[in-house]
Amino acid sequence: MQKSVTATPPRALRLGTLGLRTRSRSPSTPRPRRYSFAALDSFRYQMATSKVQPESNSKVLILGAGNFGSCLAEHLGDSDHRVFLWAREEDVVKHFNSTQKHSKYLPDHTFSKNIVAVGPELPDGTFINEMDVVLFAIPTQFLRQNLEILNSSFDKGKLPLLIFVNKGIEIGTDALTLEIIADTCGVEVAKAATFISGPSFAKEIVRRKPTSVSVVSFTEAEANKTAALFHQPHFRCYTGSDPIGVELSGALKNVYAIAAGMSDGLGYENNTRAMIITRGLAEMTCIGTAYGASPLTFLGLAGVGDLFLTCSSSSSRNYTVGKRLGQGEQLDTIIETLGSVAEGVSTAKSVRELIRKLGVVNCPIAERVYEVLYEGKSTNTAVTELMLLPQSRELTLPPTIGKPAEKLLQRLGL
Ligand SMILES: NC(=O)C1=CN([C@@H]2O[C@H](COP(=O)(O)OP(=O)(O)OC[C@H]3O[C@@H](n4cnc5c(N)ncnc54)[C@H](O)[C@@H]3O)[C@@H](O)[C@H]2O)C=CC1
Ligand SMILES: O=C(CO)COP(=O)(O)O
Repeated sequence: MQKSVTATPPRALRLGTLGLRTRSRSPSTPRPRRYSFAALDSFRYQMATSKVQPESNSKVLILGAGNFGSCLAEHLGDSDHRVFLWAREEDVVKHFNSTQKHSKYLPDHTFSKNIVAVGPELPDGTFINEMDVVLFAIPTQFLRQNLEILNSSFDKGKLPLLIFVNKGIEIGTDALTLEIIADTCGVEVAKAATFISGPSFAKEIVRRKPTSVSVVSFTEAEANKTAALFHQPHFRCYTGSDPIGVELSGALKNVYAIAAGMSDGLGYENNTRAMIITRGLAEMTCIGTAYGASPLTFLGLAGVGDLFLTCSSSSSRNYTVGKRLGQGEQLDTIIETLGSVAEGVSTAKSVRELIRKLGVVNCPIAERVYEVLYEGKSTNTAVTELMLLPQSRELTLPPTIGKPAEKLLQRLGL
């Protein structure tokens, strides 16, 4: 017989080993700082700021009608929310509203009748203020320009639930999405923002294949609302409080997916791919730790979960870019014909900068991916160089912990 799962866990477990705050703690009691990674401390959680609890029949605006935006529109439309899917292409809007089909993504799929396409102009303030939820499914490199326009449309005292699903780091600034939001819309909006990340190919969600994701925010109530909005028997949401670690995980795994694809494209087999995944995870954790994220976050769905998924499937655009490079195609041709964004290509540039700024020395895979993408190094040479590296310890976390995260948290007043 199975044991009951309703028994109260020991106090230490209920509080968590990570310094979680209890509601009963008096303000004079010292905070239980058992864990030093800046971005993880849950006492930084903020009060809820968005206007409603979006349980059912919420009005949801999805910005970006690509693979993932369309898929999430379908997921929410399917759960009886009223979804407005913004596309910047007029023909996509017209085709969708006359056929309930998307002309570019999943063209054979009939989408939920609860979805209406809007665009090509960005919705105005009046429209946005009627929304309970605004979800951004816009590639990272284009997010800033859209937020700059949308900022004036947000009523800061009555924000909709704001959700971001992009997985990348901005070129030129090395900014995470949190910083892009803070720069364009202010720190209060950044603190309220929620991030969804994890192993979740769009087309599999539409086919209702069991899927799990991380849902994180500095504002606990906003993460809970987002999880409640998305949670379904085929779609599990696990909440958390390390948006910096989750963002880094989602962005970095794309770079290692390119490396895994290169290896497969060159004809290497399972051992090599497993090596890249595992050493990739070690590199991701080093970069994340140096940044100030919790190393534990990299062991979660957004970290190893998504790394494993994208490094081992040709459904991944990033893996596909790597594989085609390994087979000898040119990057320009691959990007022109891919038909969809591969965030790892731009993120590889930002990661290179970040590695330098953080002084992280042991990221040879990320360095080789950059050199193949941007310096004309052949994939064969990259692999040979990796195999000829001197022997080293398997795991060494960097000694300097947390500067960029501390700076960001200070800026957010957390
Ligand atoms: N496809 C997937 O399975 C998943 C994707 N993601 C992430 O979601 C984000 C979006 O990915 P996809 O929808 O798959 O990409 P996609 O390439 O299929 O679609 C991108 C969308 O962005 C729009 N867009 C392009 N330039 C724009 C601009 N300047 N301003 C506004 N919109 C613009 C395009 O019109 C298109 O609708 C990426 O960061 C990706 O890493 C996350 C999880 C899963
Ligand atoms: O992030 C993804 C699934 O979790 C999608 O990966 P690609 O962008 O490589 O297709």
